[in-house]
Amino acid sequence: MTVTDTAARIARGQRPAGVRSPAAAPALHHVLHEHRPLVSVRDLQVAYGDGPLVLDGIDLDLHPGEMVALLGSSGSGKSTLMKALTGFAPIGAGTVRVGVHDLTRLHRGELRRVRAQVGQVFQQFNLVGRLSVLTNVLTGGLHDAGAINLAGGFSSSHRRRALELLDRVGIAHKAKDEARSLSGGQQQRVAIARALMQRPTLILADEPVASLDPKMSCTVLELLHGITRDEGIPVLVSLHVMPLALAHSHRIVGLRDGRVLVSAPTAQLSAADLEPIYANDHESGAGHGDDDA
Ligand SMILES: Nc1ncnc2c1ncn2[C@@H]1O[C@H](COP(=O)(O)OP(=O)(O)OP(=O)(O)O)[C@@H](O)[C@H]1O
Repeated sequence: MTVTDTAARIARGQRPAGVRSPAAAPALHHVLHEHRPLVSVRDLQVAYGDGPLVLDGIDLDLHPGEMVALLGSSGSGKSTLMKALTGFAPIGAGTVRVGVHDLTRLHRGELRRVRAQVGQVFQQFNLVGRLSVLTNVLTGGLHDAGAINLAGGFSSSHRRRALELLDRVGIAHKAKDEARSLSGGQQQRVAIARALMQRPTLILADEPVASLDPKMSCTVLELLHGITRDEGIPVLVSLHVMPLALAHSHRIVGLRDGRVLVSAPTAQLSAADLEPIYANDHESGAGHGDDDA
């Protein structure tokens, strides 16, 4: 069991393997130190221009080894919260700590370096369609200057890693194909491989399955879950379908009108507990997954 595994067990509220009684815990203080959340948001307020607050007093922690599902009606602030975690939202008050950095205090250059450590996955995949699948994955390592050799190509070690990642997401046989020739689910898996190419410390997935059929939605979420489990990388994933959140997360955070309404381990939640997130929401009709899950 690695330190990351151990931190993940602690994050899930489990006792680390080999620790039989609380008396043994002090010896693990270094591990507990690692148990500190990777992301810590406190009392976050965001407003666009002179508009109303779209996030109002948000607290959020993301620990190593946990996949957190973000639920909420359309306009509740999910994407804005994701943007705040990469310093792209107009933060009015509060703190957003990622690793040792408080994003609200960083200069642009420092912010760019933090962003390079955050792998992002979007609903529309954001691949370059006419480039090969392999090249799309390789672009995930572009922030690392060593990835490109003097001849203008990618180094062989980066190509090897990109192929390994494509293998991991089950799509290595498509490496030479144009990205635009792939199905939506395949493209999303390429996008995940590209995010992993960054060697991210955190993955943000903003509605990554909104364009996918139910079976492929599960495949993609299981893939993200496996990354959290095997490598300890925390994943924050926004979802519109409540059953998917209940099936594929360690914890659920529910937003309503820019505030946290629910925040609890998924194992302690039922669909009924999540209903208030969508109460009187006639616009999106989201959450239940009757039609789309
Ligand atoms: N760039 C912007 N300028 C002004 N208002 C914005 C901007 N981006 C988002 N908003 C507003 O902020 C609020 C929250 O939007 P946000 O996109 O974060 O919600 P969401 O929960 O992600 O919605 P959806 O599920 O529809 O994607 C909405 O009222 C939206 O209109």
